[in-house]
Amino acid sequence: MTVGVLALQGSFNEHIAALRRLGVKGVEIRKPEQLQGVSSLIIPGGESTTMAKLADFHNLFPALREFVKMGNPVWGTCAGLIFLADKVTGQKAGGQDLIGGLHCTVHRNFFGSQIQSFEADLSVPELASKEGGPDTFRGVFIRAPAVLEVGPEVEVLADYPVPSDNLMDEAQEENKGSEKKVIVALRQGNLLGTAFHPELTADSRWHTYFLKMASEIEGGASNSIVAVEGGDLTFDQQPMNDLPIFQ
Ligand SMILES: NC(=O)CC[C@H](N)C(=O)O
Repeated sequence: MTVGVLALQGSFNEHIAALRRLGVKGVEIRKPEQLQGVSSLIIPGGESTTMAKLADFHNLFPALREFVKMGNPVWGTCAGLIFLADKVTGQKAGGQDLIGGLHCTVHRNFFGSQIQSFEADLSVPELASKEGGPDTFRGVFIRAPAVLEVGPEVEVLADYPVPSDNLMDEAQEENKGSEKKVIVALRQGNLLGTAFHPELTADSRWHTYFLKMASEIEGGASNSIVAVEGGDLTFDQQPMNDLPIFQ
């Protein structure tokens, strides 16, 4: 099985390494025609305005939108989540192009600037029920976005209490009167979004979760996800990592 990884900018190498550890080949996608060779796609974190400019330069938006519309599994992490959202707030002047399709509103730098990046243990009951392992997942949030609103067909997979002391004014304003939690992982059919960076942690459960979505589309070849190495292993048995990533 192969998975496309949008390789314009950001942490695409780290996603490809995470896939490799699970015995799956990640294919770098930089041109519209390369999407024809894959049936699932990861859009990595990075900087969404820059990524959008590069995607526009390479004329990728029509093919990416078509890819989503066809129902192919697509996982956006961080900037990739921003890309997939129907609506984004907190954009730079002039805005940015989006792929859209994920019925939600994302605030681009919800948790503040780069120096307000943080790690947090997230409660992930749905992920743990499908992939095993602990009920929590270590989320690495790097100038991270957050989802403020979702459509009725969206399943919330993780949320996070709003730290009111380190929010930007605009974000505080938008959050007034609503619950003091924001959504940081969500799924709508074959679209998956995480506001944090699972490819930077040793815990591969979001990758195996997505690979199951991808293999369902490939015609029930779910055993092939893990056939190469590690895939059939339980959470505790997964192989050691070959990158200096967070344990
Ligand atoms: N780590 C990330 O991908 C950060 C995304 C960033 N806030 C953006 O606008 O693109």
